[in-house]
Amino acid sequence: MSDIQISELNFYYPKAVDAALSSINLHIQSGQCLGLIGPNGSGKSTLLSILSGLLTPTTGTLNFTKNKNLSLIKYIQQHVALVPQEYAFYPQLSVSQNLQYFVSLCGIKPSAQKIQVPLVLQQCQLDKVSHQLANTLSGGYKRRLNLAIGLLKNPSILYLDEPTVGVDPSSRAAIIALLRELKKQGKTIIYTSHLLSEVQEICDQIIMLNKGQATQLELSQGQKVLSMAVEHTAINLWQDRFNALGLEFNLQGNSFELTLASYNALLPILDLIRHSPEPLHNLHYAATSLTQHYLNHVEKNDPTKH
Ligand SMILES: Nc1ncnc2c1ncn2[C@@H]1O[C@H](COP(=O)(O)OP(=O)(O)OP(=O)(O)O)[C@@H](O)[C@H]1O
Repeated sequence: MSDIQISELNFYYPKAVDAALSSINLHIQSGQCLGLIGPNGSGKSTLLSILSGLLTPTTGTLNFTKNKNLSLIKYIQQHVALVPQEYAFYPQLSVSQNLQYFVSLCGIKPSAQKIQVPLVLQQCQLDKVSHQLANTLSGGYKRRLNLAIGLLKNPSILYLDEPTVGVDPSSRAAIIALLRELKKQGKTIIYTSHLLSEVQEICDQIIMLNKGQATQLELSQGQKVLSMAVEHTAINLWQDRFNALGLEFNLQGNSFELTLASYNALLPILDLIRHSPEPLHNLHYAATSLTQHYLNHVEKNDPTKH
């Protein structure tokens, strides 16, 4: 079990003028799942490469809570696995042959190797296709094989770069169920995805990267949005009612949108609706979604939008 601590980390690719990552500070507790989101080119893969020891920070530090006798690289080799976005297996070998080959590179005892291959075949639901050549697998099974290879050394920390890209809904559900199971076993997971609903579903903490800078998204305290469409003839009445309660609103056509700090702020509005004789066309109340947070953040940092 290991926490991950990143302090004031900066990274520049050789000859690059702009930092790919700047002033990153992160603490990931062991057993937690961290979601890493952000637009293309925001630095997600670069951060995963640094966390995997493939790139060295230009400045700043990366630390794992670990046995002090073990060097950072040795620790990563033994306890960390990166499941890359690209398929990282031999297409002309079968699923079993791939797993047999990669388990031999894990640096674990032959007795443990014998246990790990059938275990990951079963965990990733690959038993049915174990004799099939990897290049003949469906997209969903290719993703599962990629993941299975990452699990062979029974890592305590797992990095997943877009693990469900290009898979059908049933394979996606199987992969998500497996990630939940791995989390239950106490594995620390860092997960990048463009599928925000998926990240929201399984992650304990979400970090948004934008142009190499990280922001933590506080979803549990997310604001709530009430939208309601009223009769055209009642627009002025509703404006007066909201003004009387000191509520700010956006009005588009006959639709009002109010951002509320909490559920309690909704109660006086419901009271108004109950006592109002004019019918409503539409009423919708929901937490601001991760997609909305994401778009707000990207837009706020996009100079072309100002
Ligand atoms: N090998 C490289 N050499 C120089 N610059 C690079 C290299 N790899 C990435 N970059 C640059 O570093 C920045 C971060 O890229 P990175 O691949 O980490 O983003 P990402 O968020 O993973 O993107 P995507 O969602 O498209 O995978 C980008 O500006 C990219 O152009």
